[in-house]
Amino acid sequence: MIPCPTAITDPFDLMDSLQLAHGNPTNKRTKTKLERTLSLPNEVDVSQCSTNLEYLQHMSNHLQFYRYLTDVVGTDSSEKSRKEGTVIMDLGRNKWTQPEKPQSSHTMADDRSTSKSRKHRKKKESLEVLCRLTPYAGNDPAVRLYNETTVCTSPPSGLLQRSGSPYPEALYNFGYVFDESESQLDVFERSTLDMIEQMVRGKNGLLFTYGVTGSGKTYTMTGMESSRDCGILPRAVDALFQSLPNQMHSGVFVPNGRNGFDVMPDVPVPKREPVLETQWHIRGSKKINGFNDGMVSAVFVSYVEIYNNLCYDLFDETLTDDRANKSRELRVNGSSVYVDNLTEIEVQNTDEVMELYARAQERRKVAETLLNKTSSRSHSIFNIRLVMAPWRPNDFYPVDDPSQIVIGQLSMVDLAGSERTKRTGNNGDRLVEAGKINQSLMALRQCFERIRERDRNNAVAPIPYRDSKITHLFKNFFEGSGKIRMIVCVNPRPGDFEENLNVLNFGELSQEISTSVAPDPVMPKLVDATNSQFSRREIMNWRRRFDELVLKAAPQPNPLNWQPLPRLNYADPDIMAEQIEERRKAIMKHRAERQIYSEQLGQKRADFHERFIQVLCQMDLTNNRLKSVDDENEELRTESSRLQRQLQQFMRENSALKLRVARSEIDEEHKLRQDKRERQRAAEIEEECRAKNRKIEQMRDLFESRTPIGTTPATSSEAMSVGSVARLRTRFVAEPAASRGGKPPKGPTSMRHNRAESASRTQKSRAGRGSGESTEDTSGGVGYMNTRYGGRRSQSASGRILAHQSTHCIPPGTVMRAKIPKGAKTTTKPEASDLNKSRDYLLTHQEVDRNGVLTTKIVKGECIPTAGGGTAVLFNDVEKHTQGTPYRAYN
Ligand SMILES: Nc1ncnc2c1ncn2[C@@H]1O[C@H](COP(=O)(O)OP(=O)(O)OP(=O)(O)O)[C@@H](O)[C@H]1O
Repeated sequence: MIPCPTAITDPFDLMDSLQLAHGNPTNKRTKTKLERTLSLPNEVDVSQCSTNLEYLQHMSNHLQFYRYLTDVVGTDSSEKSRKEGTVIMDLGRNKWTQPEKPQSSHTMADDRSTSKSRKHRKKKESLEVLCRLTPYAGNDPAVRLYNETTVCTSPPSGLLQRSGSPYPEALYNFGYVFDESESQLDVFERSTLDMIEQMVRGKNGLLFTYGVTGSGKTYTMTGMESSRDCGILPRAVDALFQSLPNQMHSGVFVPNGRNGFDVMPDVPVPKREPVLETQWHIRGSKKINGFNDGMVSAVFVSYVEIYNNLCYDLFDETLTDDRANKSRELRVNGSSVYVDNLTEIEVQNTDEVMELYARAQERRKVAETLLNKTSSRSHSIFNIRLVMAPWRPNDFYPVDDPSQIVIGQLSMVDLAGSERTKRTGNNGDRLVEAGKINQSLMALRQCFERIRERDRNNAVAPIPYRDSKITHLFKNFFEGSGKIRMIVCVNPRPGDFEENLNVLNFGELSQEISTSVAPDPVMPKLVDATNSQFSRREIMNWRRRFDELVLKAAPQPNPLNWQPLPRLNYADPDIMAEQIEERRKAIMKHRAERQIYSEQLGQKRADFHERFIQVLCQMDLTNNRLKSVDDENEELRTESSRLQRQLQQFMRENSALKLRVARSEIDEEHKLRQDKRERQRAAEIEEECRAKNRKIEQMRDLFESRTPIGTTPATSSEAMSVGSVARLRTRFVAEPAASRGGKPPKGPTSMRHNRAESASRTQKSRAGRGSGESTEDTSGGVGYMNTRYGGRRSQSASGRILAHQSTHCIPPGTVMRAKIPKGAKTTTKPEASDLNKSRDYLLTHQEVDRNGVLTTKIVKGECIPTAGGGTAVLFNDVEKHTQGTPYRAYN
């Protein structure tokens, strides 16, 4: 956006007019004229101007408007009346706009009344603790991410507690847990960005890192130099500078030595305007919007070291390694504690801060230990103080009233790590340092413990803040003068496990501490008329650019060298006449020269106009481009952070899935092993069964005397058993035959079921069916019809027998043959009508095995008519004739 000058021939006026305020309500005439002019139809949409010529045309319209304004408000050259009216040209939007009304409307009186009522209901907030896990390359992390807010400890195998029992797995909860997938930017945004927002609103914040040595505290707080790896501190500074639109030149605000600031009256802007833009580019650096536009500000930094429980000023150029007599005392001013005589340096941009920081870092006590190559041997506190004050009416200069100054502070503390001497192997100075570090950390723990107790029991117990410099310095924070946040850093290596347990316990318990929420600072009353569409930063940049332009186009010294004419000699009229003639000639010459000079001047003015218009056009174009680039950037940034979040989510899900897969693989393996065992067991049982079956088969063979003809039992006991079983069988078979009046068989035979036996069984079965009693097959063979079919037996069927034989039936060479009754119909392909007409059915079936043994089976059945009009065959007997050689085994 470009401001409108009151007279375009004077670039300095143009610059001055940048600061003019619009809308003096008392000057009604001016206001009405302006408003009417603002609605003049001279607005052309810049985006539609395709050529430079169109731009020039468009801009000349605006220049006419300038002239008009010069008539309306700029004719009065007095400073006061010129400052009564301002018109703002928004070239980005190509509109003449009226500045908006000031946003801040609440007054000090309002604030006082609200602060009074606030006193009665002090809100409390808990100390927020975040946890960050250092990347660990090993396979046995002793601490790992459980979920977004929880870590889980896995004790290293073999590690025992003092009691002798192994450490249990445990979960620790925090506000948020960063794992290795989360970048420095993520950590900054989650842990610090809101604290900077608080700072620009005049509030205080304390952020500190806590953990075992080598757990990544310094990496988190400071990081590396690269844009990707830089830590919280440079990002915080960068975000702050990006968010300050009205930063003052240095020397306006000065520290007063009592932890406060004064305003120096009318400090001129230095000839060489400080460069506000920074070269230190942090990718993805954030800008905090909403800074109070009615305030001007200045940024001060200081850097304190607490080494062996003594405070040192790290910005003190004379600080050397031995630190003799260089320690600073802590002073108390009201409720705040500060380091006496601390160097506070006013800074203009991130580059400057990082330069100072790097130089001070060289003075900080850092040493190599077994656990960390660059181990911090001291606690360091980097303070950023933002000093703000409302500006004077129509002037970018703070009001000279210390009571209107608002200070926001952010302290970033990199605590030295706790360490166990037996692990670090420290001695000498390192040992003393370690002792002091552990002592001060213990003091911090004790203070927290006391505060927790006090909160729990609602008691007013003294807190030992003074036991250590670090707790004493931040006493006011613990008493509720600002937000406190702690980042617990944890290195998951197994060697740190026991120390990490202490850290995690302390971190988790610290969340129970609650401090009073700091009241909002009493904001000064802002001067309404000073509201501007432009920030001081923008104005400073334009001023510099116009300076360059004006220096180039600065008018040359007046080339007309007017020599004073000699005095007229009134005494002598002749001489006087000559003198008059000379004067006339000189005046004529001078007029001619003046004419030439005026023409030259006119030409230069025209040139200047043209260049000025070009510059405006260029600025307009650049502005538009910048705006669209800004928009694109913003979109990309939003998209990128969305993708980052998505990626993190995926990574978390991925690790959770990996865990689940690992667990199910273990389960699966377990099941497979169990399955294998069961299969083995089943195979064993099957084998046992088979052995038993073989035995049963042997027993059955013995029982049925299957000893082949011509073979003799191998042993006498076998012979005896064969004999006795054969006897038993003869008796068993003979008895029922005798009881039926039949003849007992003559002895063991290869034909297991002879025709007579089968006939008797058939008769018996029929008799049984006829009498309705159930009949049992004592020989265990098949051949008894199910009694259910008895009633359905075909009565109409004739007594014919249907003998069904295969086409290629081999005549059996057996002595005993199956007797097919006379009148039986022999067929190779029985028809349904054949079956219908038959009472019995005989099927002859032959098989020859590998040994050449021919078995002829005659399967017998009854033909039973079915309900559907067909015929079913109910098989009830089989006769088997086997013919083998004496040398081969046969069944
Ligand atoms: N998140 C991380 N990503 C990559 N490297 C890391 C990370 N955290 C720590 N490191 C590396 O681990 C090493 C030790 O870290 P650092 O010096 O920050 O530990 P520390 O906690 O400050 O130790 P001490 O208390 O001894 O000063 C450094 O080389 C650092 O670069």
